[in-house]
Amino acid sequence: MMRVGLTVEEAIREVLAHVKPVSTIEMPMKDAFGYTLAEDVTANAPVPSFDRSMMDGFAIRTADVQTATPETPVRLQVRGRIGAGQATDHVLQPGEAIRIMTGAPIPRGADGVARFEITDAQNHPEAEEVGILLPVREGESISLTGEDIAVGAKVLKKGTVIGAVEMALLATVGVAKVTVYRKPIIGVLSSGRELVGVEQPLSYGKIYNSNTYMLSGLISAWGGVPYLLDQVDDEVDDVVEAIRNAMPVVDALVTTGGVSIGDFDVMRAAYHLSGGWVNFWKVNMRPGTPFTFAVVQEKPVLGLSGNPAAGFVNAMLFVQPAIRAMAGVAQPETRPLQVVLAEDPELKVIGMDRFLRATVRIDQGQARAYPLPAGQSAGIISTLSGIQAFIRIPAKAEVKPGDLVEAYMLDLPVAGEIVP
Ligand SMILES: Nc1nc2c(c(=O)[nH]1)N[C@H]1C(S)=C(S)[C@@H](COP(=O)(O)OP(=O)(O)OC[C@H]3O[C@@H](n4cnc5c(N)ncnc54)[C@H](O)[C@@H]3O)O[C@H]1N2
Ligand code: MOO
Ligand SMILES: [Mg+2]
Repeated sequence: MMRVGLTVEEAIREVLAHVKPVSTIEMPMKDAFGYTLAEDVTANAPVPSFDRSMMDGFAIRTADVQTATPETPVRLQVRGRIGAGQATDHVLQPGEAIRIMTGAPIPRGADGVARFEITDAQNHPEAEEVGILLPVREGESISLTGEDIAVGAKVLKKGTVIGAVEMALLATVGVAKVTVYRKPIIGVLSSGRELVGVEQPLSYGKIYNSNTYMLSGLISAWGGVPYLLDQVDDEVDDVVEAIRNAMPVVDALVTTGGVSIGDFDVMRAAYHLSGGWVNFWKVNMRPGTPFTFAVVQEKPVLGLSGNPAAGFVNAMLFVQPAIRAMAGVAQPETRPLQVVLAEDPELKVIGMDRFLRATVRIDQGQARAYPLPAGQSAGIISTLSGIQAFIRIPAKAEVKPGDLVEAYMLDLPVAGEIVP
C-alpha cells in the first residue's frame, strides 16, 4: 500500500530499509580511493616496527651524559654513522655514541638521542669524538616500537570510506590489496517532453535537461557510478520501456520529473507498469514535496521532483544515504551541522519543513547561516551555486535569528567514473 505524506525522517528510514550493500571485490589499494572497506583491517606488525630516532644527532647511553653542561661537555667516542634505512650491529658501550639520523633504528645499548643542537659535532660528519653539552632523558627523541600502531590493532573498520588518510594507513601497515564494496551503479532517467539535450538547439517552450548532469555529479561525489539514460518524453509507455531496460543494469534508479499531480506526471503509473510498487509518495518538505519511492524488480527507485532545486534537496536527503548504504558505508545517514540562524528568512507558514539555500560563515567563533534573500524558488537553479548549505526550518517550531538550525553542508568532493 502506498503511503502518502511522510516526514523527512520517516522517508529516510523507509528508503534505507529498502537498500542493501552491493557485492564486494578485491582491488589494489592504490585504486581504492572513494571505495568502502568490506572488512576490518588489522596490523600484522607494530608501527614503527623498530625503535627509531626522531632527531638527527647521536645515539647515546643517557647515564653517560647526566653531568653534561656547555662548559663541561661529556666527550664520547663516535662508533659509526647510520641514516634512515641503515642499521648497525655495534652494541653501544659506556663512553660511546653513534651518529644517527631521523628515522634510523636505535642501536642496541643506546637509550636516548642527543640532537645535534646539544652537541659540538653537528657539522663534522667525520668527527671521531663528540662533546654532549646537556643531559639527555631516558627515551628522549626515540619513537618506540608499536607507539603508533600496536601489533594486532584494528587500524580501519569495515564500512569506512577510503580517503587519502585511509590510503596512507593501509600503506603504513603494508596492505597492498583491499576487499571493498564495488561502487553501486545508479541509473539516472530524466523525463519530460520539454527536455532537450545540450547538443541540440532550443525551440520555444523547451528547456535544456540539467537534472541528468546534476545527478551525475552528485552520484559520483557520493560514491556511486552514474549510469546516464537517454531522457524520455512523459509518455507512460516510453518511461516504462526506459525503466525496464535500465533495471537489469543498475543497482538503483533515480528518476526526475513527473511525480506531482499534472496530466503528464506519469511516474507513479510507470513504476507500477514496470512491475514495481510505490512505497510512498510526498514528504512533508519544500522544495521537493512530491518525492516518490518505489521498488521495481526488487531494486530501489527514487522519484525526484523535476524542479532542479527540489530534485537537488531530494537527492541530498534520500539519494545520498541510499548510495552510501549500498556502497557499504557503516553510517550512511547525512548528518547536518547545528549552526546559528543569522537572519530571519521571513517565511510564510506552510506546515512543511523548509530547506533554504544559505551561505554559512564563521562570525565571532560561531558558524552562522545567512539564508539567501532571493532565489529560493524550486525552479531556480543559479542560486544552487556558491552556497555552503541547505538549512532546515522545521514546520512546527517558530525559528528566529539566534536559534540553532540544521545545516546540510555541501562540501562535495569531485571524484569518480561514469558508466559510458
Ligand atoms: N497543482 C499542483 N501543481 C504542482 C504542485 C502541487 O502541489 N499542485 N507541486 C509543485 C511542486 S512543489 C513541484 S516540486 C513540482 C513537481 O513537478 P514534477 O516532479 O512532476 O516535475 P515536472 O512536472 O516534470 O517538472 C517540473 C518542472 O521542472 C522542470 N524540469 C523537469 N525535468 C527537468 C530536467 N531534467 N532538467 C531541468 N528542468 C527540469 C520542468 O520543465 C518543470 O518546469 O510540481 C509543482 N506543481
Ligand atoms: O516542493 Mo516543490 O518541491 O516546491 O518545488
Ligand atoms: Mg509535474
